[in-house]
Amino acid sequence: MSSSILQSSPKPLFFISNQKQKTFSSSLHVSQSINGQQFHKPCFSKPFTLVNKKPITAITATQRIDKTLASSSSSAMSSEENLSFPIMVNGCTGKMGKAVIEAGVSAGLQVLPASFGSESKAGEIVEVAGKEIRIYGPTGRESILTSLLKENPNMIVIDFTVPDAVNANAELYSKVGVPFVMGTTGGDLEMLYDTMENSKGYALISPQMGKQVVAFIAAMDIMAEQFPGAFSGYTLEVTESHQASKLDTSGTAKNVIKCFQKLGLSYDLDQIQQIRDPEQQLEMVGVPEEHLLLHAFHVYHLTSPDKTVSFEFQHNVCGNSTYAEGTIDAAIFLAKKVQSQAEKRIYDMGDVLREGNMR
Ligand SMILES: NC(=O)C1=CN([C@@H]2O[C@H](COP(=O)(O)OP(=O)(O)OC[C@H]3O[C@@H](n4cnc5c(N)ncnc54)[C@H](OP(=O)(O)O)[C@@H]3O)[C@@H](O)[C@H]2O)C=CC1
Ligand SMILES: O=C(O)C1=N[C@H](C(=O)O)C[C@H](O)C1
Repeated sequence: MSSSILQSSPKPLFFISNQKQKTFSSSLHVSQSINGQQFHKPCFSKPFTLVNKKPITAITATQRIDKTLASSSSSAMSSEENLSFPIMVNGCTGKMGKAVIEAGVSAGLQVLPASFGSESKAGEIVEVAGKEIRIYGPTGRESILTSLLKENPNMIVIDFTVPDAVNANAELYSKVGVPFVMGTTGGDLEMLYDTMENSKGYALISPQMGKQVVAFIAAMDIMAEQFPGAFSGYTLEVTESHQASKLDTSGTAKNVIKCFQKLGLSYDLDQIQQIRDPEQQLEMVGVPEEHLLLHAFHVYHLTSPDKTVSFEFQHNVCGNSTYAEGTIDAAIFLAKKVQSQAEKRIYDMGDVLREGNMR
């Protein structure tokens, strides 16, 4: 891989920084120098803990549906609104599942005490953000979900599991008829969209929940629509660095590449350079040591045919709070769509941003 791509850091033409979280940086570079990137302070989240293993025999949950939920459709929510509905977070022992539960609790949402997880943890009860949650393995999920939905008709499922589970989970949610937010990447996307189109349910699917990154992708998409072919002949190099435990190639990078392809660049997804080795991440990418276990750095480098012009775009995220917050905004957005009986379809984070449904 070309180390220069990730180390290069020309003077940014613009720079966005999430000051509140201090975990996100994004920049657009046009043909300039090569030096330091923008990094921020660590922001570790607490680990989940296993508690006793006795099973929860009945899953009950009180529901609170604020009247504003039923009455509003697409308007932005004011901070005065007290919106609450139950969420089932699948993959709750994972990095994202845990962060989403913490963000959901902070937003006043009710977390249901059940979660789909791996076979190895089936039957265990874990504590996440002070909530005891029972893990259900791959068997018997349909009946669990059906009874949860019966007891919690306004529930929303949030899925941050594993690439292998994406299609089966989406099929199950569609079959049972529960609205869901799918943040898990990977799987067969064509099949996923077919499933949803046939089932005519409510879903929000996005490989990227960070609002500023979503806005960046949307801007790329607008550029591609307005100036198709503008970068014909240019070459593209894409490098993405994530924690070593990440199972798949960045779903976000794949989305951004679609925009570049519309702009005329020819690029196969298998050319994406994945960096999972912590030593390379430290030395070549410049990931801060404290974020080796949880980061997402992406660089897209474009060069003109005669090599006299180059562009570099990057979005670097440390930690995962920006995704967790975006996910809760997505769940609130979807809950409002359901309550207002809006069109049943697959929404995405662009819809959330466009409607201003963010806290
Ligand atoms: N859309 C976005 O903005 C983002 C998307 N992601 C995506 O979310 C997904 C999860 O990421 P992350 O939390 O970092 O990953 P983790 O590996 O930390 O968590 C995965 C979770 O899925 C569980 N799991 C394993 N097998 C199954 C199964 N068969 N069914 C249901 N659950 C299962 C794991 O349980 P166990 O611990 O027992 O193995 C664990 O709880 C990835 O696809 C990642 O790319 C991540 C960040 C942002
Ligand atoms: O697994 C992760 O961590 C991330 N996954 C998403 C992706 O694959 O695009 C989003 C972000 O890169 C973090």
